Amino acid sequence: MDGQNITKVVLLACGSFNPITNMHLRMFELARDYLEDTGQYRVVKGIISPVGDAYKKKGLIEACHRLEMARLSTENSDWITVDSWESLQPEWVETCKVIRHHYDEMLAAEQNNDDVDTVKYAKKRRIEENYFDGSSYHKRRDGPQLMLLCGADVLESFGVPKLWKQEDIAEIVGRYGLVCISRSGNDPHKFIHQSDMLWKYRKSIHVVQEWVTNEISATHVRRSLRRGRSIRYLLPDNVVDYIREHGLYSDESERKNADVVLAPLERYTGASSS
Ligand SMILES: Nc1ncnc2c1ncn2[C@@H]1O[C@H](COP(=O)(O)OP(=O)(O)OP(=O)(O)O)[C@@H](O)[C@H]1O
Ligand SMILES: O=C(O)c1ccc[n+]([C@@H]2O[C@H](COP(=O)([O-])O)[C@@H](O)[C@H]2O)c1
Repeated sequence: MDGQNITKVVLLACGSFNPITNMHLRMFELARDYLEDTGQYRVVKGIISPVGDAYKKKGLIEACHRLEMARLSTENSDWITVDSWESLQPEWVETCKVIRHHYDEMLAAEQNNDDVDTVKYAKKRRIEENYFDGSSYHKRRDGPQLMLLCGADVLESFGVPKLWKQEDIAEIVGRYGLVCISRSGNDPHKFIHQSDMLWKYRKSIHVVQEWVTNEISATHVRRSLRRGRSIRYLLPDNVVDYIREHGLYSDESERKNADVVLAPLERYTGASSS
């Protein structure tokens, strides 16, 4: 295979991870297999970015615990890492801004690796090639591409009125790219077909079919814990142990944020975000 034409990819998954489950980790494996099978990509890194507490989703426990569980779950992985930046922000950060943050970090790391001025100049030119001309994004020809990794429910949430900004969706799919893992109850292909914006950027949306029907969800894990049921084998053993040791997830924690507006929706209600 000609290595010159292979684009390196970094996958970024944003979500509550409340708590992280085996399915969250499997998403990375499925995405990597799918992208590498095309012969066009080599996935070099996966990043898990747990949302901050200011997201205010019902039942969202403290970021420090969600972060630690994600770290434990990836301690034996040689390519999936956990990043705390988003979870440490005092305000909720829109996903598009999280992606931009990681993209800038990636570019900075790349530039630090170059020690010859001419190479730096060439790199700068290529960075500038990654621009939006008013109707479409022009991608850089080299350097890793950052793609958002999500489940089909998140893709379909793009259609929930007032949840996402249209310009953010355009930037996420048009400028960066999206890998979407199928999830029972969702039909990503139909959703893309029915959305003019997603249809426009369909070539940047990679839909990956998970053939093993898998309904593991963090909601199910939290519910099982509240009912005193086993959660073993739904998530890594060290995460199960951490949950037990810290007595996480109870009726009380599930009531957290029950009466508050989810941060993205606050943008429209005008409610205070602090
Ligand atoms: N079983 C699954 N199949 C496909 N994608 C999944 C699955 N579980 C989670 N994901 C994806 O993982 C990412 C992070 O998800 P999140 O932390 O919201 O987990 P969740 O299980 O959906 O949570 P909750 O049940 O609390 O809503 C999202 O992109 C979500 O779509
Ligand atoms: O950027 C946005 O406008 C936006 C709107 C709604 C949700 N998100 C992100 O999508 C993720 C959804 O996670 P969850 O657990 O609510 O499925 C989480 O990382 C949120 O920050 C992002």
